[in-house]
Amino acid sequence: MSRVSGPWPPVDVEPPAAHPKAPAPGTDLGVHYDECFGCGDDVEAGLHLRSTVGEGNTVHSKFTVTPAHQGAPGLAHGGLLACAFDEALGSAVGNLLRRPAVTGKLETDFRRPVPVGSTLYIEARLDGTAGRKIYVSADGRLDAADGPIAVSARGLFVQVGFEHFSTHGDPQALDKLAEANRKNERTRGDEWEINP
Ligand SMILES: CCCCCCCC/C=C\CCCCCCCC(=O)SCCNC(=O)CCNC(=O)[C@H](O)C(C)(C)COP(=O)(O)OP(=O)(O)OC[C@H]1O[C@@H](n2cnc3c(N)ncnc32)[C@H](O)[C@@H]1OP(=O)(O)O
Repeated sequence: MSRVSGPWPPVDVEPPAAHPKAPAPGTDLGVHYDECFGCGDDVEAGLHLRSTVGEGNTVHSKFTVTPAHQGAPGLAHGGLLACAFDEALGSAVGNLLRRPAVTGKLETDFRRPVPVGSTLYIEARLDGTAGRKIYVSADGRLDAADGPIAVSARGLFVQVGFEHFSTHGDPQALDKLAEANRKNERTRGDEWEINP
């Protein structure tokens, strides 16, 4: 089987156009939901991924592999690495395009083992949009922003309405999250909205 995937994006796309209210390069993005496995502070064994806006429709994320993330002894579990890319790519979509969207497809290439204790530096980028379809990709480098690529990913996010979350998710938790965000907006004086 070839390691080379087909052309990307796989369809004709519009170039990505960042939302006029997208956070500027250099902005730390913080946690979008405390109980998110990818970034939440309340999930002890979670990835605690942290992200910053980069130049040119990119988001830079970092996470450090702990013993809670092992598959083989001393090595990161591939599924949790895929989770880190889902989070990093989702953060690029949510923050730069400010469109509510969910992962439709996520492809990962695991190129090098990722040991416990190492830090993955992920650069996620918007590749283009086609209607509701948003194409993104990312590279994860070992222990430095210019380290060797350990994992690469490509993803398709699909824009959804808010009812996707209210119908299929937990309405009470959504209300709590919305209230917390309203408080933050008042504190920070901005109009920040959150894709759950
Ligand atoms: C107000 C905004 C404010 C922003 C502020 C930002 C704050 C911070 C932001 C954010 C951080 C977030 C970080 C989190 C990241 C984690 C994300 C996740 O893990 S999400 C959970 C996992 N994913 C699911 O659970 C989806 C489950 N799937 C579905 O619900 C549906 O299948 C869905 C919505 C994906 C599509 O269903 P349909 O009925 O709406 O639409 P159909 O017609 O099926 O698809 C639309 C188009 O997409 C293509 N498509 C869909 N899935 C595809 C696939 N797997 N492969 C190829 N194409 C696919 C289809 O072929 C179609 O294309 P054609 O329009 O016909 O050209």
